[in-house]
Amino acid sequence: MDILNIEHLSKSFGTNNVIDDLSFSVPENSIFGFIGQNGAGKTTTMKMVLGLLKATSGKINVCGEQVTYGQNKTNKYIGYLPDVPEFYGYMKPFEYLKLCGEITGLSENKIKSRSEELLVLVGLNKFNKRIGGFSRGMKQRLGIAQALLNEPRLLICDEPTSALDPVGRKEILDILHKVKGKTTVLFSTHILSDVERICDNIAVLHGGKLALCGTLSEVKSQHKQDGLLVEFASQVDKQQFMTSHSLASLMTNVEVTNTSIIFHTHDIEKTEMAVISAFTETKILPIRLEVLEPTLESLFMEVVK
Ligand SMILES: Nc1ncnc2c1ncn2[C@@H]1O[C@H](COP(=O)(O)OP(=O)(O)OP(=O)(O)O)[C@@H](O)[C@H]1O
Repeated sequence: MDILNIEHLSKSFGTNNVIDDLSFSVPENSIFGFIGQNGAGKTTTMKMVLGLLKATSGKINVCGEQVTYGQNKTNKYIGYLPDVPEFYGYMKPFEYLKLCGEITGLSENKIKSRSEELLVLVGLNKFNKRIGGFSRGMKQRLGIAQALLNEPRLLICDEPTSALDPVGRKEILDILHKVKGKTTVLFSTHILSDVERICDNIAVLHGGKLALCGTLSEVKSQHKQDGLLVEFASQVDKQQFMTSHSLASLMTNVEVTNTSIIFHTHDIEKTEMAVISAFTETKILPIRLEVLEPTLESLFMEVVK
């Protein structure tokens, strides 16, 4: 079952067409990476899912119920962590979760048990200090605990790792990975290594349109573009190798460094044959020859160029 379904969604701010006929679904129990450069429209899309922004056209369903702008009936299924979560700095983590639980109408017992469980999950159970003294990473972790308080079926996090150092990012990714199975996770990001670490499904937003969508492995195999790395002992060897006629048709999509060349290709066998002919023709042999698997980063660069 799909927990979130977006169909032909468009949003304009005046004449600025930010989201243009966007359609995709988020399968239940997945960790879904919503990827896009700054300004791609990720936050705008999430706000429409939360009913906080009015779509120009299109339809959004959460757990099978249609989202209506200005109404919050579908938000009972959603936990939301905004990109910059706000807290009362004078409160301690448990006090803050208690307040949030009271506002959502949870019973006293439920608030206590759930808060204790969540503070363990986010690693803040032994940190009984005021939130005002928290690092950014700790605030993000507390934000995740707050978003999970109501046991949502869908957790939406807006760039949860963007402002964090590698340790803080890993802590957040580990938490998101742990909640998988209990809650579907949708998080927006432009950090592709984070996506490769924990996501099973992705959507790439570019120019307001969906540029890539599917499981990570599907997307990689459908848009497969391998690289053939050829490294030489010296720059002179590399230059001479590059004069080979056998390489003529390959030179349109290459990355050249001091002593190496990467040929980007959709036909790795043809490229290998041409490169081997070039070795024979120039009588220059490499010190390294390696087929590089496509990364999400290389796919992303291909779709946004
Ligand atoms: N309320 C608004 N009024 C006018 N334009 C807006 C408004 N909100 C967003 N935009 C514009 O919509 C575009 C998409 O913004 P959005 O914040 O959704 O992008 P994003 O992908 O979340 O980017 P970032 O990673 O920088 O947060 C931007 O060009 C932004 O200037």
